[in-house]
Amino acid sequence: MRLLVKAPAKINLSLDVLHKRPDGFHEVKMIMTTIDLADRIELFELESDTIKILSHNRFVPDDNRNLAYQAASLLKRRYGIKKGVEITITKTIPVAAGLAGGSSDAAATLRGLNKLWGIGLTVDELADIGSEIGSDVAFCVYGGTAISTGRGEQIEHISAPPHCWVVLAKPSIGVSTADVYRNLKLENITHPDVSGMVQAIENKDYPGICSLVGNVLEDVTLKLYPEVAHIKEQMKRFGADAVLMSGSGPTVFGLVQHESRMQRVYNGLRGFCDQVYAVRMMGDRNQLD
Ligand SMILES: C[C@](O)(CO)[C@H](O)COP(=O)(O)OP(=O)(O)OC[C@H]1O[C@@H](n2ccc(N)nc2=O)[C@H](O)[C@@H]1O
Ligand SMILES: Nc1ncnc2c1ncn2[C@@H]1O[C@H](COP(=O)(O)OP(=O)(O)OP(=O)(O)O)[C@@H](O)[C@H]1O
Repeated sequence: MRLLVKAPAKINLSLDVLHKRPDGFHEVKMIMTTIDLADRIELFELESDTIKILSHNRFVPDDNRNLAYQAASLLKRRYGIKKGVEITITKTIPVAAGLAGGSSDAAATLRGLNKLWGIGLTVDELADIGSEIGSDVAFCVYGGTAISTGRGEQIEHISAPPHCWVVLAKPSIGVSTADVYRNLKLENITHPDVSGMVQAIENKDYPGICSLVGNVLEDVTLKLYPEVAHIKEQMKRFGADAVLMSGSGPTVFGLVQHESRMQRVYNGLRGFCDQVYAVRMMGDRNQLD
C-alpha cells in the first residue's frame, strides 16, 4: 500500500524564552502557525523489516539522522511493528531554515504510518510521541495555530489568524538551532507581548498582529549572520506590513495583506535572494491532509 502525506512548514509569529531549564532546554512561550509551503511524504509499505529513506536533496540525511526515519523507528519499536516502510521525501521547505521542515516530515510520517500500519493512535498520542523526536514535532502533528510552551511541545490551540500573504526569504546559509539557543543572553532580551498577540489573532486584528510580531532569537541570529538583517531591511523597504525572522532563522518572513503589494515584495526580494516564496497562512487545523 502507498500513502501520500503533506508536511507543511510553520512560522513563529511570536517567540519568547522565559528561562533555561535544568535539562539544558529553554522554557519557551511562542505562537506558531502553519503556512502553505509543504514537503511531500510518500509512504510505501515494505514486507521486509526495514526503513528506507529516499530524498533527492543533498542536505537531507538518508539514514537514522533523518527525523522521518526516527518517527518510523519509534513507532516500530513502541508498537512491535514487524513491517517496513520506504519513505520518499520531496523537499520544498528549505532545510535548516527555521521553518520546522524536518519536524514536519517526522509529524507527517507519524500521521501516515498510523494509518498505513493500522496502529489506531489518537492525534494527541501521536503528538506525545512526536515530542520525543523534537520540540517542534508535536505542533506539526496538529498543524493550525497554537500557543506552545514547555520546550515547545505543550500545545494550546487557538483560532486561525486572518488571511494574508506570507513572503519568505531564506539567505543561503543554514542555521543550527542549538547554536542560536546557546548564544542567547537571557539577561538582555526584550520580551514580546505573546498574550497581546493571542488577543490580536482571536480578534482577527491584522494591524494588531503586525504591530506585535516579535522573536527573542532574532537578535542572536542577526549578530551571527548580518545578511539576515539586510534581508529584513529590504523586506521592509519593499513594503511588507510586518517583518520577522522565523524560529532560529535564517528565514525572514513578511506579512502582506494585498496581492499587488505581495508581488512587489516578492519580486524585490528575488533580485538578491535565491530562495523566495509567496504563500498563504494555513492556520486552521482542519486544512491538514
Ligand atoms: C526555534 C524553534 O524552531 C521555534 O519553533 C524551536 O524552539 C526549536 O525546535 P526544534 O528544532 O524541534 O528543536 P530540538 O530539535 O528539540 O532541539 C535542538 C536544540 O535546540 C535547543 N533547544 C531547543 C528547544 C528549546 N525549547 N530549547 C533549546 O535549548 C537545544 O540545544 C536542542 O538540543
Ligand atoms: N526530513 C528532514 N528534512 C530536512 N532536514 C532534516 C530532516 N531530517 C533531519 N534533518 C536534519 O535536520 C537539520 C535541520 O533541518 P530542518 O529543516 O528541520 O531545520 P529547521 O527548519 O531550522 O527546524 P526548526 O525550525 O524546527 O528548528 C538539517 O540540517 C538536517 O541535517
